[in-house]
Amino acid sequence: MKILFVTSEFGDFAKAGGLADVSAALPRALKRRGVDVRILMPAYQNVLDKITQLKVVASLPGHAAIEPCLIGETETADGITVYLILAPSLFQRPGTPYTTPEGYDWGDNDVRFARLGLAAAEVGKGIASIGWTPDLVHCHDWPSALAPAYLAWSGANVPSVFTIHNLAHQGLFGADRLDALGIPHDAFRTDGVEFHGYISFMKAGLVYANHVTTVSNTYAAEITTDHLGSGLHGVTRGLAAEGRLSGIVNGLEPEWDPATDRHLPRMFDAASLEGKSINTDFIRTSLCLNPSDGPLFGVVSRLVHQKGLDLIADIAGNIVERGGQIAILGTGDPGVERMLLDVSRRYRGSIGLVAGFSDTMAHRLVAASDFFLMPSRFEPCGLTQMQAQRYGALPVAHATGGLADTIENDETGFLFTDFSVGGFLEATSRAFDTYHAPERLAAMRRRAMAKSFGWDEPAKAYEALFSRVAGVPASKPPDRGFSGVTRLPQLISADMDRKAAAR
Ligand SMILES: Nc1ncnc2c1ncn2[C@@H]1O[C@H](COP(=O)(O)OP(=O)(O)O[C@H]2O[C@H](CO)[C@@H](O)[C@H](O)[C@H]2O)[C@@H](O)[C@H]1O
Repeated sequence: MKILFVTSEFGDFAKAGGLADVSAALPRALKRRGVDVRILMPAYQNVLDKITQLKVVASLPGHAAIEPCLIGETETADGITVYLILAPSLFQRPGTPYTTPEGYDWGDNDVRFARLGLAAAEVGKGIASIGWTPDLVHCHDWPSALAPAYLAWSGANVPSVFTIHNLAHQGLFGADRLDALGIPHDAFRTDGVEFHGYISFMKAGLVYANHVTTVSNTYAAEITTDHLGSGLHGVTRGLAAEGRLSGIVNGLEPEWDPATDRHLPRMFDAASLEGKSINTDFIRTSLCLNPSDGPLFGVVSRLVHQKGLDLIADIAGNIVERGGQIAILGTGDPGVERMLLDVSRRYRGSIGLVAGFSDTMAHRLVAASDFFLMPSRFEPCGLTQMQAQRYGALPVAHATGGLADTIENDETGFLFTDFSVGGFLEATSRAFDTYHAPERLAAMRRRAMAKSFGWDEPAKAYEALFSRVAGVPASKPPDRGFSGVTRLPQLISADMDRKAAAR
């Protein structure tokens, strides 16, 4: 089976958040199963800085205001083929994939990511000079969401799957951009790309892909509700009713193993937890925290509203009063960063903030933590709570999305259902009680650290889905049909499968 994996982030080359981790791990897990997965992404300046060889394999024409581009081919050290969209005026810039170095969205993000979607559609249909035609195009989040739409508008019958990593970011642009993006005017309607008078890239992915997945079972259900549907709940409900929406929980990369983690001052495993406390001491010293016998609560997060970090600021005083400390690593919204900086100044010696992000520091902080705070307002899947459990840092988390699906309450972490200061305090209180009951703490840690969280099961579920949507046999027949894929109450009927595959 041949899959074109279309993404705006790929961990090896360009990372802004969790999408980059998934884009690095899932294609590799699929490749291990014998799937020929190739990645398509923009050639940002920092991608070109990282690669050593590049062969130009195709030249694509422009369309409307979307300029022509070249397609370059490179390969990662472990043999993953990556097609890069070479459009210097769109992508060779400083900053993140989406923003200027100062954190403002690029003003031409519509054309930049329309270029990604259009290139995906063209490579998806097959380009003679590339000599490879995928069976299915797999797109991720709004930046690649126009690909299924451009495929449909060109009349091509190439199957596609669209994966939502975060429905809250939708890629909304003014209706006056229709012509510039080459969107047919008759597609600007409520059952097309129109969203309250705007063009919605996200909606294009939902409407035109054959099947839509998201990254946990609970989030797949939550996005059909008024509360978490981000205004698109009508569309997601329709998808669910047609059996075209399902959840596949993300996995965790094998590098997240405390027994072999070279980032750590001291490696450890469930049988030798003394090593963990050396990591705790190391982080206390690095963040200028006072020596303490109390629990260390860790936070590794993009500092954005979604993550509910305001609840951490609200209960910080209580944690400190009870003898706890908090170590925070993250960067993002300047307002959230200032709020946490203020808290760390108020409780100097007990709360430490590293404003920034590095992989090494992330591994060290997770390894150091006794507990891990994740009061996310919503969380499509979340990766850090899986990392935390693997490292014996028990998550204290809001029971939403993937957090509800990957943490067992009072077994491998502490969940709270009521998103409020009271709810969060009650769960942290259970964490404190457990900290003071060493046998119970050790048992919970052992259970958390024994969880597998690998990518094999999710990859198997994606492969089974691709196989069904594209009508191509899986490289190995799946053992148990759709293992790992939750079907929403409206079960996918064979008839609907055929209709979806024919779209
Ligand atoms: N400031 C920062 N800068 C760069 N990297 C940082 C960072 N802070 C944390 N990270 C790293 O990025 C990853 C974060 O992944 P998450 O899944 O928690 O969140 P994110 O919201 O980005 O992703 C979205 O997509 C993923 C993948 O599907 C879903 O799990 C998640 O719920 C959804 O919100 C971790 O590997 C973490 O170490």
